[in-house]
Amino acid sequence: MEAAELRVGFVGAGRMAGGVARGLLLAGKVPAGNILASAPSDRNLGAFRESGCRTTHCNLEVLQDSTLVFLATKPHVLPGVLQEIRPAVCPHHIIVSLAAGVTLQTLQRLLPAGTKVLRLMPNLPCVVQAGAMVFSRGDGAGEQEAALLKSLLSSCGLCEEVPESYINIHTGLSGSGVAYVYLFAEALAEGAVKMGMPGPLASRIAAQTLLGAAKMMLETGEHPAKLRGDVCTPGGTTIHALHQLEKGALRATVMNAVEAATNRACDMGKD
Ligand SMILES: NC(=O)C1=CN([C@@H]2O[C@H](COP(=O)(O)OP(=O)(O)OC[C@H]3O[C@@H](n4cnc5c(N)ncnc54)[C@H](O)[C@@H]3O)[C@@H](O)[C@H]2O)C=CC1
Ligand SMILES: O=C(O)[C@@H]1CCC=N1
Repeated sequence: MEAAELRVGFVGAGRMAGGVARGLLLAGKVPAGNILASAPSDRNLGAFRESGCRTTHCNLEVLQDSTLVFLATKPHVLPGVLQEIRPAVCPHHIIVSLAAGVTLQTLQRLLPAGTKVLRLMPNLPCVVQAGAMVFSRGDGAGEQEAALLKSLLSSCGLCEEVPESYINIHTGLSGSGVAYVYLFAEALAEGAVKMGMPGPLASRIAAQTLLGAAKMMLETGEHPAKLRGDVCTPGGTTIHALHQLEKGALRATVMNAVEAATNRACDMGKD
């Protein structure tokens, strides 16, 4: 099916649904008129309407209108939503869950047998088409559905198909990882404020520093330890700062954070 003919639905219209929809629209992958989003209240629907998308308070209407349906509610709400939409799910639907922790086994158990279902873990920078996403297919979804999802979501950033066992790890690394990076950015900027730089300038420079460092890592393909070494002049400023970070156990703390978020995603998936 041509993406331009595809009708795309969102059940749940919050930050992540908005991010994915924005990526699709910016890339011209799906016309705004082909997108329908549902939520119980108007709180989040305004942003969809402003982009030219259609909105409703009725989840079943999304199923009736769309072929590709993103389930973008919070994980604890999802079982109730699946129970509600189940009677309207047909063989032509492609159902994509964004919910952290919710396994393909649970999705398949709560949907009609044979449903084409995929489990996606995105991250918030989809909003600016710089997301990092991984997905896995359920038993009813084939190469065609995987290719369609990958092609559509490539407009939102990096998108890879992975074994399902990687999805909770990706949640700890990247889905949640965005928040760790913001914490680091905030700390960088506050350090500069402490030393006398105005806050707004320090924030802009912190963000550009993260962007530049990430771009070099992606474009050179070098290990971050090599790139870090390139910044260190013997006896210079950087090695004095890195010594402080090592004393604060930055690396172990970040590894613990990834582990904690991954374990939490696993716990959230237990029925
Ligand atoms: N925010 C993030 O950075 C990421 C979120 N996710 C996942 O995306 C999903 C959505 O998260 P957010 O967008 O952050 O949440 P959000 O709270 O911004 O959006 C949730 C949306 O679901 C709607 N909703 C609530 N009950 C509903 C119901 N019964 N039927 C239909 N819609 C209903 C809300 O009105 C809201 O529009 C979650 O499952 C989360 O695990 C995944 C990766 C990153
Ligand atoms: O905090 C959460 O549970 C969600 C999943 C990844 C990012 N936000």
